[in-house]
Amino acid sequence: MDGSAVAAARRALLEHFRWQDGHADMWRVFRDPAALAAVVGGLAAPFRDRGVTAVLGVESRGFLLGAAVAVELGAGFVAVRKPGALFPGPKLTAATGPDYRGNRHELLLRRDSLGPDDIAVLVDDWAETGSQALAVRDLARALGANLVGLSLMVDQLSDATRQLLPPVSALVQAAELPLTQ
Ligand SMILES: O=P(O)(O)OC[C@H]1O[C@H](OP(=O)(O)OP(=O)(O)O)[C@H](O)[C@@H]1O
Repeated sequence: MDGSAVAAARRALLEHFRWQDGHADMWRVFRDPAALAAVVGGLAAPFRDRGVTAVLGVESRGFLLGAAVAVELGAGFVAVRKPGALFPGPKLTAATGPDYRGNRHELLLRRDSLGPDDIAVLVDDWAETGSQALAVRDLARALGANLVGLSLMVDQLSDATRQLLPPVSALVQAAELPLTQ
């Protein structure tokens, strides 16, 4: 793994991270071209040369990051959608547990988007309860794909939840972020 790429991504994230209106503001890093490139490179680094064929991303920030990481890895991008948007074709659905807001919802995956030949990675900006990541794990498994890991900007998962998931790589742990709001 290219440790320097991960280190540069960590620096970019920590430099641009702010709290805004009581919430983590992840958007600043997207606005800075160098920071965005560093973060995308750092998310891709642990999975280079792993034969990844598909990067999965959950709507909406997972779409942005996942597609960029897919380009870095020479893989395709697979959208995991939330209900309510047009998403043609036969689909699998998985119910999530309560997420960090206490909401439960369904995630949708097209049946033709993954198969047993796929080596897949889930990319997201943040995981807290892991509710969405666990549902994606189930969806990928149901289609026979090999979900080899998660690549996150921020890991706030409990140890118990992390053990239920494929190996998690993260640029930072949530506890490393500045506490000031
Ligand atoms: O670990 P969990 O508790 O499941 O939460 C993690 C999810 O929540 C956030 O997305 P959100 O649903 O807020 O959508 P967004 O990307 O549009 O902000 C984040 O991008 C993850 O997908």
